[in-house]
Amino acid sequence: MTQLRSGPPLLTASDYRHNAAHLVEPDVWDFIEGGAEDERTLAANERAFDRVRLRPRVLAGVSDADTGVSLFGTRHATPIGIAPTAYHRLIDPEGEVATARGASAAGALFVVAMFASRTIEDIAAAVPQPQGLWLQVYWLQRRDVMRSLVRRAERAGYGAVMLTVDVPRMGRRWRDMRNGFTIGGDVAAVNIDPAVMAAAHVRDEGESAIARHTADTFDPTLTWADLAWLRAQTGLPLVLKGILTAEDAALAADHGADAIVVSNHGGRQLDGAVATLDALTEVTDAVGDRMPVLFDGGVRRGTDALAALALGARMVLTGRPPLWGLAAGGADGVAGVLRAATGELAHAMVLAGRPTLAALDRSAVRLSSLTGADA
Ligand SMILES: Cc1cc2nc3c(=O)[nH]c(=O)nc-3n(C[C@H](O)[C@H](O)[C@H](O)COP(=O)(O)O)c2cc1C
Ligand SMILES: CCCCCCC(=O)C(=O)O
Repeated sequence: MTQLRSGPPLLTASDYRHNAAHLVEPDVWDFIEGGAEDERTLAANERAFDRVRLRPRVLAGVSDADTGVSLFGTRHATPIGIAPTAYHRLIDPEGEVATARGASAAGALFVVAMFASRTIEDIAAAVPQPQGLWLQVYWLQRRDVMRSLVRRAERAGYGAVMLTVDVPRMGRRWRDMRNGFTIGGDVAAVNIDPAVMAAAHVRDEGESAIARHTADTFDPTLTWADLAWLRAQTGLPLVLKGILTAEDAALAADHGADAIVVSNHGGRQLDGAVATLDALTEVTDAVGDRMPVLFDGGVRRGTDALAALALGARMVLTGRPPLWGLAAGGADGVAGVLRAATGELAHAMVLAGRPTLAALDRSAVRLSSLTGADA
């Protein structure tokens, strides 16, 4: 729990959010909070959890819950990890180094973004177990830049590489466009050749500089066949983030992905895309035992995590809440927000009569409510 110098303790993700809102520059807050276009998918992600009802079992003799989970040979104390989010130094001077310390203190996976504002090596040096870090990458036109990042992550001891596949171009984010959002000050994507990054720092009225940057540097011609190239660059497990359909989940398995993340990028890409919770069961059904399925989008409470885990996710990731924690209290705030959610999950598992994550299956949730409007 994060105790501020004054004011009540922060107990929930929502407490952290309200606290952080006053501490972050307005244009950065819009960048964090915002989604694509009318933000319908952003809203749908959270709303989907309101339709879940849990099915507790009683007299199960459960006095405590074990939230531990293993993935790619690494044990994590919690199945609630940190999704990749760019530029943490917009929020805290220590940036991703503080986030990594917080994640490590909470025993959580931290997926470091390609557009991190601290080096891959500094982030690894901040934690006792760098295999609890993964590196996220986008597919750039400059494959040499991708190759060098992946190799650096491997040398620094990272546990996996995550390729984000839902950004052939950036979603239109009205908030960022109205703000002329630009990465400013001394914040930069320090792991990438500055020549590749120049456009992200040029402000233009009515434009998002990061959208312009992605249009200039990402490779939208990517197809499933290209994955073999990335596979060949590293011995690390390869995770694909941004899958929403059974068809693509099956293709990911066919093309040798080691895991996938059901994600709509936190509602920041295709507005109107399906809420991730509503996509989860079609994906887990399609994948079966072929590889682990992870999940992100709208997870704000331990019971949200419980629902996604019960519907087949091996792990859930959260994007915005750790940023709220970082703003509210640096590394302690990141650890605080993760511990809060993990504590809620453990509490709910006891009350639901499920002592381990393995004991969580579809019988723990009422599936019928997932298809009703507001059942
Ligand atoms: C401020 C911000 C920056 C993000 N940056 C990245 C990124 O660099 N790479 C990526 O794959 N996803 C990025 N995402 C998407 C997250 O990884 C994740 O999919 C999303 O935040 C999950 O939804 P949630 O915020 O509701 O938990 C970003 C999201 C936010 C809010
Ligand atoms: C020029 C940097 C692009 C950062 C992309 C971050 C991201 O994925 C997001 O959703 O925002």
